[in-house]
Amino acid sequence: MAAMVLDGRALAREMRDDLSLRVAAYVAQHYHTPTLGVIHVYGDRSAERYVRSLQISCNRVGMNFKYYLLHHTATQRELESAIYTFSADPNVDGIIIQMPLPIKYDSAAAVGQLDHRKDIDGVHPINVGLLNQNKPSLVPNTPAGGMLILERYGIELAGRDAVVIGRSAIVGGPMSTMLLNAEATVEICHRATRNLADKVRRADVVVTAAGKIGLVTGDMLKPGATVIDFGINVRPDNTICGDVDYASAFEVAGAITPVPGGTGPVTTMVLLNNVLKAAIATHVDIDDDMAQC
Ligand SMILES: Nc1nc(=O)c2c([nH]1)NC[C@@H]1CN(c3ccc(C(=O)N[C@@H](CCC(=O)O)C(=O)O)cc3)C=[N+]21
Repeated sequence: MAAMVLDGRALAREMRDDLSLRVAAYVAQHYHTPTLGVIHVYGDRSAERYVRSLQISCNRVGMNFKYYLLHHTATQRELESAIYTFSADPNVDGIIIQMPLPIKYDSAAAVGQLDHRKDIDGVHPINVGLLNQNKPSLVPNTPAGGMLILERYGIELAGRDAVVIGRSAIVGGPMSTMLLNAEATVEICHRATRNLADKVRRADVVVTAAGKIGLVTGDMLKPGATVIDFGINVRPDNTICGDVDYASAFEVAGAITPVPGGTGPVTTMVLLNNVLKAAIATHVDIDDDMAQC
């Protein structure tokens, strides 16, 4: 039996058309163009590729893009000063710090310097806390995109057993919280987990966010399981693949996100939607009708 393909590209396209209209309406009303600020410590190949695609996506929906590139020799202080610059800039509405930061940086300290109203990655302690209280404000875009895909395809979560592999601050951690908020029973696996295959085999919903090619194979899945693959791995030949061995998983799963064309494109649209949301929150009265978005 073949799985249903959870088409992220189609969902992202709809989101982009809708967002473009709302951005145009916002610009016409406020004479300000919603602007994304990206802070990037040079080093990671996949992040570099992502920054380029973000710039293109911003322009397509009518937003501005500002880029702060730091050399890998930059100090923590220099990184935090870049974060401060964007936080204090009234023209920048939403900020992301490209993750993962090289290990020499204290990323929690860096994230703490963000203006939480511009924290469109939902990583500032205030936004993490609100999500944990099931009062989400700005939410991490990658897991929020995964949840939108699940919703769009009508996949039930309440009472289901979910396994999340990975516990990063921008993907695995918040995805576990969102699944829990949706009343799934959540098991979080990570690099110290033993018998991963046994845990995956029991799950109705399997989420991978580990950045490891071939981490989950079809024989590890419960037949009919839903698979959400957040892995975006760049192979040596520059092609992209997820954490899940798609060919074997496709034969066993009930539904699966492909890579590319699954969670990635939706991630970008949630991110840009968060930029508009942040722009509205800072430039518009709360009772304005655009605050609905
Ligand atoms: N603070 C922070 N927030 C992030 O959200 C973040 C980050 N740091 N660091 C880097 C990763 C990477 N990431 C991707 C999102 C979408 C695609 C995407 O749309 N990929 C296309 C393929 C694009 C291609 O072929 O190059 C797809 O999956 O179909 C890729 C990569 C977000 N990241």
